[in-house]
Amino acid sequence: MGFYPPPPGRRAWPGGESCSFHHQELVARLAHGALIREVLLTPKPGLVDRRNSGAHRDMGLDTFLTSAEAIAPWFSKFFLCGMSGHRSPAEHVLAMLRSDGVACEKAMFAATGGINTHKGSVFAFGLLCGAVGRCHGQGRPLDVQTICDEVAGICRDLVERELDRAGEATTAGEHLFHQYGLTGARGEAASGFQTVRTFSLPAFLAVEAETGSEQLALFAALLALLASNADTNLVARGGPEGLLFVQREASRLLAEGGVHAPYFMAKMAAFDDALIKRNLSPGGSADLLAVTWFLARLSLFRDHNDKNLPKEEVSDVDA
Ligand SMILES: CC(C)(COP(=O)(O)OP(=O)(O)OC[C@H]1O[C@@H](n2cnc3c(N)ncnc32)[C@H](O[C@H]2O[C@H](COP(=O)(O)OP(=O)(O)OP(=O)(O)O)[C@@H](O)[C@H]2O)[C@@H]1O)[C@@H](O)C(=O)NCCC(=O)NCCS
Ligand SMILES: Nc1ncnc2[nH]cnc12
Repeated sequence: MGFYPPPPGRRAWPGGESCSFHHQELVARLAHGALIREVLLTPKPGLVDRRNSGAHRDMGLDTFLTSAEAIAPWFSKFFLCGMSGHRSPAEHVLAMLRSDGVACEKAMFAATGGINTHKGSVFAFGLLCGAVGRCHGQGRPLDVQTICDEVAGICRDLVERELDRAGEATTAGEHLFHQYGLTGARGEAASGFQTVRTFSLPAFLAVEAETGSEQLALFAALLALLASNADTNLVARGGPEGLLFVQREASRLLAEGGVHAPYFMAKMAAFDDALIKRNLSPGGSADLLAVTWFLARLSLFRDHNDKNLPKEEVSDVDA
């Protein structure tokens, strides 16, 4: 499994020299590692990466790395919140997670000077880390199906309660639901990350098994998401036509062989240029790419049994 050295000028995760972790620390490392792998994957169409800032004028690679450091400490809080509430009914957990989530969003905005880098990721990983804590507290298996079903349980009726109601829309997601019926990050969570489980996770696992390359597996997952995810960011920026353009382009690349196509990286760079030209940024799919990697690596957490992890396994999780 591939891993990255800490980005230039940044130290590895604090405490990286020690190898024994409490469970909440390991979940936090997985979530942090997922955010770093997502932003470093390059080239990503319309998104911030090592090549450019995509269709963004207000944020770059450093903004995301700073943001990831600012929100990372909250991942273990989400885990502990889920674990402490493991006897409560699932539908009570979201309110408990949300108070940490709002504080985490504030930490993100404080670190980025008010720029929205990871709002969707805070929501997704707040739920995932909370669900892992809750299942761990209940002594249940920590596999993809169990964790995703738990997220769906925590978010039961979230769309009906928060989107499908009268009253003024205040956020992008709420506006887009009223206008187009898109359920965005809430709908994806309430489905138990169905788009990830149906499209990007199988693509990731198949390509990693085939090639042994985590990079190629991440590209395969990203393409699967761009072709299938109803990303509210794309609709907010370019209307339904914007979403359709991205889905068609990604489907065409997949039909040409996807990551195995000749000149694949050049085609992804051209895709990037095309989205920048149209001011399109699939931020929601970027979040789900990080979710895909996290779910694919859950076994790292499952296999953890409180004994010292060999150093190389730790650096696999750290980025
Ligand atoms: C439930 C919330 C997410 C409510 O937020 P909102 O009502 O805005 O919901 P959505 O619009 O549906 O989604 C918000 C973000 O989620 C990402 N997203 C979009 N579509 C999907 C999808 N289909 N599946 C999964 N995730 C999706 C996306 O986030 C990413 O993009 C943002 C960066 O892109 P950018 O274009 O720059 O966005 P803007 O800054 O808005 O545009 P510009 O101004 O630059 O033009 C970045 O957020 C990425 O993460 C959507 O933006 C949630 O916010 C909420 O309720 N929070 C409260 C606290 C909480 O609950 N915390 C978690 C505890 S469980
Ligand atoms: N790499 C990225 N670029 C733009 N928006 C994002 N949201 C999450 N990751 C992102």
